[in-house]
Amino acid sequence: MAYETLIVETRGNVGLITLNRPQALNALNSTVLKELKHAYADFHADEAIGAIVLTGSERAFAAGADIKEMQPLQFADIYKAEYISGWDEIAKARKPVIAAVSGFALGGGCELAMMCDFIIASETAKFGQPEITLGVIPGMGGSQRLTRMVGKSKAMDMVLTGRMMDAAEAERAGLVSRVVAPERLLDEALEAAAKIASLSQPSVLMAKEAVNRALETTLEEGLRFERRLFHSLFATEDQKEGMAAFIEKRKPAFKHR
Ligand SMILES: CCCCCCCCCCCCC[C@H](O)CC(=O)SCCNC(=O)CCNC(=O)[C@H](O)C(C)(C)COP(=O)(O)OP(=O)(O)OC[C@H]1O[C@@H](n2cnc3c(N)ncnc32)[C@H](O)[C@@H]1OP(=O)(O)O
Repeated sequence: MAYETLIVETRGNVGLITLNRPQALNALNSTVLKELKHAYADFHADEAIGAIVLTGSERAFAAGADIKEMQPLQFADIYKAEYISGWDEIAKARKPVIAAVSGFALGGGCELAMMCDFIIASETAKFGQPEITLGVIPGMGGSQRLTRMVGKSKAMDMVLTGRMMDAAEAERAGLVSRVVAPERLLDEALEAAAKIASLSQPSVLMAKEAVNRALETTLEEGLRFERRLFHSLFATEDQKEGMAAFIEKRKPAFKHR
C-alpha cells in the first residue's frame, strides 16, 4: 500500500509507524485512520513482528483530530455513522504498541497515545485535551482513559481548562512511563520494542491482556484471570526454556517469538 499520511517501516522485528502530515502537525483525519488500520493489520499478520512503535515528528506527535475536516460535520450524520468508532480497532491492537511522543500530543493525538500500551516521551512533549476550547469534549476516549491514568482531579483540570501538561508533569502524573532527551526518543522506543519482540510472544500477549484487564474488572476477578494465564504458560515450551536458561546461566532460545 502507498501511504499518504504515514511512513511505515520495519526495524528488525519491530514495526515502526510515523505519522506524516507535517503541514497539519499530524492532525488525525479519516485518511490517517484508514492507513493506520492497514498498517496495524499488516504488522499483526506478520509473524516476524513482535511489537510496534508509533511516533510523529519532533514538533508534534499529533495536534489532535483534523479541525478543518470536522468543522462542517452534522450531528445526525456522525451519530448515524458512529463517527470515531473506527478507532476502537486501533485501541484493541493485540501486539504491544509503544507511543514515542515528541512535541504536541493534543486532543485526538493525546487520545491516540493513550490507546497505546505505554508512552515514552521526549522532554519536549506536551499533552492536552483542549477540545473544550473548540466547543466540544474529548471524543476518542480522553475523558475515560486520562481519568484512569492520572486520576480525576488532574483529568478534570485538563479536560475543563484545555491546558497542556509538559513531559515532566505527565511522568509525575503517570501518563507517560519514561521521559528522555529528544535525540534519544526513537532509539529508546525501538530498543524497548525490540526487547519485547525478543521474548516469548504468548507470554507477551498474555501480559498485555492481564494488565489491560485490571482496568476493566474487580481485583478478585483480575487476580483470577492473571492466575489462569500464569498457570497456562506452564503448558508452553518457552516457560521450560526460559527457566532452564536462567538455571544454566545462558540466554533463552524462545521458540514462539
Ligand atoms: C468514516 C471514518 C471517519 C473517521 C474519522 C476520524 C477522524 C479523526 C478522529 C476524530 C476524533 C475526535 C475526537 C477528538 O477528541 C477531538 C479533537 O482532537 S479536537 C482537536 C484538538 N486539538 C487542538 O485543539 C489543537 C489545535 N492546534 C493548536 O492549538 C495549535 O496548532 C498548536 C498545536 C498549539 C500549535 O500552534 P502553532 O505552533 O501556532 O502552529 P499553528 O497553529 O500555526 O499550526 C500549524 C499548522 O497546523 C494546522 N493544525 C494544527 N492543529 C490542527 C488540527 N488539530 N487540525 C487541523 N489543522 C491543524 C494549523 O491550522 C496550521 O496550518 P495552516 O493554517 O498554516 O495551514
